[in-house]
Amino acid sequence: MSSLESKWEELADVKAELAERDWFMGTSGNLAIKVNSDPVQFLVTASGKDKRKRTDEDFLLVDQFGRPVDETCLKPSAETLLHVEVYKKTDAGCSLHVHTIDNNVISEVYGDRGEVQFQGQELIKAFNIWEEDAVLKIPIIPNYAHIPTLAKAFSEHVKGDTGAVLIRNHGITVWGRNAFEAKKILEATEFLFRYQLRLLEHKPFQLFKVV
Ligand SMILES: CSC[C@@H](O)[C@@H](O)C(=O)COP(=O)(O)O
Ligand SMILES: [Zn+2]
Repeated sequence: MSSLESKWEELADVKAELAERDWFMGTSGNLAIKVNSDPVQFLVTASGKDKRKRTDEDFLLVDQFGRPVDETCLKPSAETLLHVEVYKKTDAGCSLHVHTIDNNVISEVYGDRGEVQFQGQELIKAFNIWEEDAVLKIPIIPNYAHIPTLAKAFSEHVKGDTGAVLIRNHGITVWGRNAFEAKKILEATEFLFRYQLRLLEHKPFQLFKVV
């Protein structure tokens, strides 16, 4: 199996797992996996597809600018430029974007602060943060309709090989050194968001707690 084929299968498996969680409502979401580093080439989901289906036209190979490498009638994801920023600025191998109710509500509740913080939660360790009092900060950026503007705002928070950025009332984009790590971070953030929303039902004053 070529490297391209094995990366295709890896991304298709991640897509199937996220689909099982129902994280691709209304054709939302896009996924990418790096195939080559120099020059950067990555597989990205084709735009507008039902990402719950597994087909031969789910992904296409794009270059470091997000342009299709081969002639194709498929269109790269509308949000390909965000994935471009990840591979341009880091050594990440996989980036994932999903819209969920929980990540949208969290992004709205904490949007004016520009970030949501978590402390004292075991799952922070998914981000490789091991100190007991450490604070995990997830930035929240405005949902600019102009994708290059959105990508620029996103890029300001792309600083390491793993990370997560919320887009207000839109969704989350995460990345990791490989597909396993990106998925781990995505699952951990969704856990933290759901936990926080549940906590606010019982302890509404937690919203105003400054970590
Ligand atoms: C159909 S609403 C979602 C889109 O606007 C977009 O945010 C999204 O996540 C999927 O776009 P796509 O171009 O299929 O990658
Ligand atoms: Zn989206």
